Amino acid sequence: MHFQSVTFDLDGTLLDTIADLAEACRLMLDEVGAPQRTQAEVHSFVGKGMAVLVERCLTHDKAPTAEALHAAIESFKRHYTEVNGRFTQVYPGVIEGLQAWKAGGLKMGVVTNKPGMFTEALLERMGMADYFDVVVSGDTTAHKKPHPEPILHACRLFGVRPDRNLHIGDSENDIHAARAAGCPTYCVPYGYNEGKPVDSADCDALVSDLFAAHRQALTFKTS
Ligand SMILES: O=C(O)COP(=O)(O)O
Ligand SMILES: [Mg+2]
Repeated sequence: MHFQSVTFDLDGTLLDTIADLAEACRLMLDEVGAPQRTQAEVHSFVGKGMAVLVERCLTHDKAPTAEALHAAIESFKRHYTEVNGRFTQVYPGVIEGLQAWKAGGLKMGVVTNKPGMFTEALLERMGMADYFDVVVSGDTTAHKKPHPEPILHACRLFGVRPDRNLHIGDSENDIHAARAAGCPTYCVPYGYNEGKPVDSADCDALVSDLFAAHRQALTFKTS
């Protein structure tokens, strides 16, 4: 196996979190007295972290004021802390995939734009925390994906060169971050990509699930 470590995106790759995110948005919009959003709208708003999700929920003709956004973010934090994990589902192939990577002795990490206060609790609640050597959340480093810094941070903690780390995600934020970090990248087609399908041309492989990703990685060759 070419790879010495693998980093996974969280929302839309390991876990289907959309029902919890939509519920926290619903409670937040109700509390601040703003118009509701459908789950499909929330689905298209996820990807660039909590503040952008809340801002997109509030933006209709014009962007919210800084005060309104601040109050809405505080409300979202409170509600999401309560619902985080309640309706979340592990995608098919994830546990088999994680077991296969682990059996190969690779270092494993999560690199997510979700804030750390939610990431660690969710991984614990879903019984997945023990798989990961490193967790890099949206507020762990100064920049989030699509910036390369979170993936490079994980690689530094692993002690693995970025070209020997495989990043697997569901969105252009993952692809761009991995490319800029110098990591090969695979994509799953089933997650959230801010309202558009992922373009297989942009990643090294489009894989149906994380177990298929492991099989595909066994044959990875640098060109
Ligand atoms: O928090 C988000 O917006 C998306 O999180 P992700 O990076 O795990 O997909
Ligand atoms: Mg994602």
